[in-house]
Amino acid sequence: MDLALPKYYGNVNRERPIDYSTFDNLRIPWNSPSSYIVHQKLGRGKYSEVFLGTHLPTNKKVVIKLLKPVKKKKIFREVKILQNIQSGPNIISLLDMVRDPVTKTPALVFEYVNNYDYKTLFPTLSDFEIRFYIFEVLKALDYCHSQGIIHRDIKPHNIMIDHGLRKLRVIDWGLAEFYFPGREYNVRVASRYYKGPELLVNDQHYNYSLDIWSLGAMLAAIIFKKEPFFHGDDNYDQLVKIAKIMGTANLYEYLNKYNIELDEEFDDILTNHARKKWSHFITNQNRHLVTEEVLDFLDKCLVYDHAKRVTPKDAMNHQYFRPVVEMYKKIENGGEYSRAAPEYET
Ligand SMILES: Brc1nc2nc[nH]c2c(Br)c1Br
Repeated sequence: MDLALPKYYGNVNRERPIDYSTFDNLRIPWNSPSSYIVHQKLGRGKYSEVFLGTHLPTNKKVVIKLLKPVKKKKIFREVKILQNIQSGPNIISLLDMVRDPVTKTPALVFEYVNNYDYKTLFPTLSDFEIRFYIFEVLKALDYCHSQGIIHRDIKPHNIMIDHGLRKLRVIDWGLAEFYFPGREYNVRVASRYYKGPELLVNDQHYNYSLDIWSLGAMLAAIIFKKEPFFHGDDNYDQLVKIAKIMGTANLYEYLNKYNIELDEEFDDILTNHARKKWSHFITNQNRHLVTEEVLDFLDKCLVYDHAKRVTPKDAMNHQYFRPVVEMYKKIENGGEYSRAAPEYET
């Protein structure tokens, strides 16, 4: 039983009134969908279909997420969590909740983001732009964790980026959950390539740090131009692919620390591997993105033992993000017109 509390925010949900984290009898004032028209489909997931829409009274573009028939509890959880974190940085805005009077199909209406597909955008990003966008995701993660919530599905598809506006939003809080110390969580969350080792070895005592593994897996794919970075064929092979890169020594150290027994399915496929050096993945196409700082940061995210991973709050103070922090300081002091010390006539 993993009794260690996460470094930050372990008790936020217990320090709040119980209704902050309860949602089973949430009363949702469903509005009529009549003020929206639906245009083309933007995406489809296991639990929803997403369309571009127009809010007629304002003629503004919106995104309409039609929820596939799932347990009401899951819809209530997503809505409750979205409502709890609405004021946070880079959190997608929930504008409305509508339900078709005939089909009773519920839909969530979100702010529109002119998203640049990551498969095309990411390979074009400069070193600074990658640091900038990862920093923006860290802001959203530190915020949701500070509100007692784990996202549990961090991956490129859930990071909307309007590159023209340098605007980033974390979307799809449908798998997000409230964190309570000692609680056992479902390991069937996140998307395969971004699943933390804790999910793959069935360690149900995980916490906020799951999101940092997923972010690390995403960052490794971006800087090494290898998408996905850990490319498993199934949930067992996913751990094998991680072990082939991270080595097996630290995996067994993690398993022993928490007394986790591997599923017998691993007996024949999980053989011993030495940890690969990051230099193994450097090519002429990605060399300019692979700096000592990013490798040091990756080493702090991609740790088998979730208790040892860097937190989003501490990550934002990492050397790798120094240029981003400096940029924000310049903007705070009035941007390029910053009032530097007045040049006295010499
Ligand atoms: Br929410 C949301 N979900 C989406 N799925 C595909 N594109 C999407 C956009 Br843009 C937003 Br905003």
